[in-house]
Amino acid sequence: MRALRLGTRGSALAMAQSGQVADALTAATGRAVELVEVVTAGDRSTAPVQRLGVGVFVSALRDALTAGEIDFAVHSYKDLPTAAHGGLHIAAVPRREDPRDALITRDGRTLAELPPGATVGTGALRRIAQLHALGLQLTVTPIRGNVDSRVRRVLGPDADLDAVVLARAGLTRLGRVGEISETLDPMLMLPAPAQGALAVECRVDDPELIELLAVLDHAPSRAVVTAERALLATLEAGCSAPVAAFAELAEGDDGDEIYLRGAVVSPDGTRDLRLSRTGTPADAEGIGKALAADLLDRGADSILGQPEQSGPGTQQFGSTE
Ligand SMILES: NCc1[nH]cc(CCC(=O)O)c1CC(=O)O
Repeated sequence: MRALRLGTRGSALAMAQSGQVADALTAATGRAVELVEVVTAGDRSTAPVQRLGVGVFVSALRDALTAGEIDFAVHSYKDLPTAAHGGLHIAAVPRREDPRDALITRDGRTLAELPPGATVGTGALRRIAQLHALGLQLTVTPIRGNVDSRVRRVLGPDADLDAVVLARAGLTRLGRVGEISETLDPMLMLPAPAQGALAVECRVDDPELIELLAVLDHAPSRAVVTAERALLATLEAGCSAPVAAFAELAEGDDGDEIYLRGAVVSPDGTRDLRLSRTGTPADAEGIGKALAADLLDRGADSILGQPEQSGPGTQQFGSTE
């Protein structure tokens, strides 16, 4: 049988997560998987991610998939636009990595130990907003680039920042957890919806592959991610302000229970709305929608503001990261 073609971006993180999924699929099914590199507009551009929209990292992979140049693709789930993509199907959500954000500092200091005026780099509006909301007089500096270049801003020979905030999952996948100074408590820094999760996507008209990829699916991870993404989809309505969401699965008295927390924070951190809801995993989507409605009732839309006048390609996915 021919090898399955797994399309991937060429970044170290994308190669690592695609390689891990390829190995897991081969181990579970015996099928050979070949990695096919796809260059995306996001990899070529140096513009701020907020301007481009995170979808730039995804669309080239989806185009290659639709065109039949590759058989399936692995995405960081949080980078996927919330709108469904016609003709494509998320065949598996593998077991999620730790969804929390991580702080890397030059001298191992924690967030609470950073002095007033310390410089903290991050690209995501969601993280910028929550850092400001802590009221620690941190100087938050927008940065972008791949994981390695962001870590070098703190630990490299030409370091120019005191700290950076990154997803813990990315560092884990790159074998760099040892560089983390503090894993941030979601009480302080609620992660992005679906952070730490992967989406394994193929064509709807490829039922054999859909069936094969199902071995990689981890139902509890899919349930929590579904709740978080439903919250985001309901809130986003074209705006580009920070939305954070984190769902956990816990054992309740009457079976499993999802506990979903959501936050909407103004970019300067002065308005910080946090609410939570619980429900059953079977109703993951309903919990997300209901929590979004609660947040809107409490004024989330005035924090989120008007939809930005955005350039081509940013409308559908100008959301959180
Ligand atoms: N924003 C970019 C991005 N997209 C996915 C990850 C890795 C973590 C994940 O898989 O959720 C990262 C890096 C980061 O946020 O530090």
